[in-house]
Amino acid sequence: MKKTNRLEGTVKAPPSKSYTHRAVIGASLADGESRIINPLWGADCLSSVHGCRMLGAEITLDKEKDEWVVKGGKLKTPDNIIDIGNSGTTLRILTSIASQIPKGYAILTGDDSIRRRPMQPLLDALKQLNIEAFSSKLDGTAPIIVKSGKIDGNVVKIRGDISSQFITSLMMLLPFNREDTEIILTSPLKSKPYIDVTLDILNKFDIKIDKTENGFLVYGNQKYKPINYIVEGDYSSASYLVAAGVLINSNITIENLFANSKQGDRAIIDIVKEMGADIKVKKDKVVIDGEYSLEGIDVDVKDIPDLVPTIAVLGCFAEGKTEIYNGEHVRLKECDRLRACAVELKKMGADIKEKPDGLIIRGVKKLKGAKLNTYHDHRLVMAFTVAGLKAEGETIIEGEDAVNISFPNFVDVMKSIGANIEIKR
Ligand SMILES: O=C(O)C1=C[C@@H](OP(=O)(O)O)[C@@H](O)[C@H](O)C1
Ligand SMILES: C=C(OP(=O)(O)O)C(=O)O
Repeated sequence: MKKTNRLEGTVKAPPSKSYTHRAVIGASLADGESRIINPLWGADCLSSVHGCRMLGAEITLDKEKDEWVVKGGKLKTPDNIIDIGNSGTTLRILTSIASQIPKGYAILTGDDSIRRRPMQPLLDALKQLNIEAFSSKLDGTAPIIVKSGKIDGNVVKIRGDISSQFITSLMMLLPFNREDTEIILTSPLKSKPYIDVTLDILNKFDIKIDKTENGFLVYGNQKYKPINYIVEGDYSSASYLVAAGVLINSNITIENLFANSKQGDRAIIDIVKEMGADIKVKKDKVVIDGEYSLEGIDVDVKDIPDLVPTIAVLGCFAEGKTEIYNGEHVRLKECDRLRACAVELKKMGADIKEKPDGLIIRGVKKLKGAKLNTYHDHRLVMAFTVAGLKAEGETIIEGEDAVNISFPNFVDVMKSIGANIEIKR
């Protein structure tokens, strides 16, 4: 890609990855037919479709109507291992759900990255509920073997600081317990807005969960009710459009972004505003019109880990210091994203230092084109693309196809507003 001086046009934010996962998995647990409208056709969500099918759901994908029809409620023992590719959300949620198959075992595994992601806190939690689930390598990572079993117990303790997906996973399992179950968090919760997203959609499935002083109370003996559900736009994906819009002279409208969304990554709007970009937020869209000069800020990323690469790129072009903190869990994603941002953006001339929990970036305003490694990580491809469009000269992003994970038409969308990107095969 090459430096781009102007972006113009109207685009639609892709559907939410987090909501699509939860909608298809919840629908697979509901006895009857559900429709998921405007789902994310990204590889991660298709991993959830695959996993749910292997566990017994009948799912029809209708490209023309842009909807998925799910007939759920009857779990079966998978007749093969379940390969969930690159999707942490799928692995974490389905590990718990797989315990409800009628007999035998389910084996969940995925790509090189997924087989390094932490699972032990979830496996330990399931053990407290008398569910047997273990790492085949006995090192707390996938492949994970889950034995069919009845949930037994009414308290489960789990740490909240490694991944909120463990808690989402328990929340989706525990309605099947005969008794009410209390989830007690033994360390402060990180990525909390993802739990709010879980509670929001579980409420649509008629699943009742209360907040307690130390965690949550999941009522027992509940049934998932089928739903017709329209998936809203994704703020994490939109963050690349927002960042490009505020860094480059633009007049762009990003549709399908709802101001009242529960997604934590809606924070991208407040972040760019605090940096000095006076963008306009409407009920269901965001308008970026003009050219802004940005100032560095401090950002607590405890609840917004997926925005880190975007914020790192914004910081490179801002005046003064941008400090990202409270992001230890950002190292546990598709790759160590703190290290990757520091190593790769330095190749473009960025002044960026890695700390145990974040990054310190001193704005240099000008970056130079470079060849960047993206470690098969979709968020790095998209954030580095934004950096490349603002940098002098040519930037080469390796492994561009990783965008299929969460934003399959990213390159086309960027090109449609004027981004100077060429795919070389
Ligand atoms: O539940 C979810 O949909 C997600 C939770 C977050 O992970 P952690 O809870 O592991 O931080 C986030 O990084 C991921 O992209 C999606
Ligand atoms: C970390 C991510 O997703 P997951 O945990 O589902 O792999 C992500 O999309 O940035």
